[in-house]
Amino acid sequence: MPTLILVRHGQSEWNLANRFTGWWDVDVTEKGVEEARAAGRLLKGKGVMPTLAFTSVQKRAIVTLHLALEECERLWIPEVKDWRLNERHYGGLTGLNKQETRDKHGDEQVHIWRRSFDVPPPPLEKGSTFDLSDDPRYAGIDVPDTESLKLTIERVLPYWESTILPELEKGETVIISAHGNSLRALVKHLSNISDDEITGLEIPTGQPIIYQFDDAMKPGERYYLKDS
Ligand SMILES: O=C(O)[C@@H](CO)OP(=O)(O)O
Repeated sequence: MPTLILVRHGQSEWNLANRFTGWWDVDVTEKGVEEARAAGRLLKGKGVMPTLAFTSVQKRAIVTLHLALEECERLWIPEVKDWRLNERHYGGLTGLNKQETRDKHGDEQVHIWRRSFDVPPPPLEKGSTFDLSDDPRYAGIDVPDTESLKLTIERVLPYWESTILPELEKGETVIISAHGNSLRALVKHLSNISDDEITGLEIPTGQPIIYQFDDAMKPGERYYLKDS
């Protein structure tokens, strides 16, 4: 049965510092390293062994993938990195402290920026500290200046359909190491969650989520591997 493993990166430096992160490339913390390793040990313990990996071009997801694969002795499997699996772009909020932003703009506004379905945060100014348009990993890509969850879905889903789903169909056990919002995009699609409800779904760091697909490639109920 084709199996999909989704894992959100382990705790990042800016998760810990409570800063809006988005496309900014922060590393995982010591706790994040341990979460990633624990995810790999769980995969091994449950006998869910990935044969193909996908991740973003952001180091917190890449490092998490590698640590998990190391623990389940699967560092050797093929891996594909693609910007379409990146975290949603946090626009002009990138780098700001979440609590200070609440103090300045109010809880409600910050909640809208963080969790509304289709309201993007204010755009990032061109040439500002967190502008990544000249980063070599994005050469030839029109780097967004902000993204809502809706806009994130619009780049994650075509990639899922064109590149990841066909590999599952071939029978691969696919692991995707990605981010809170790129994974929300996938879970929304796979579990058929409404625009309103998806914004309430929080995906914990380093906790493998499993979908098993039937012969018609219909995903079953999602579950946390730790609960199986
Ligand atoms: O800062 C971010 O990029 C994300 C994920 O950590 O935060 P939020 O919980 O607001 O989606």
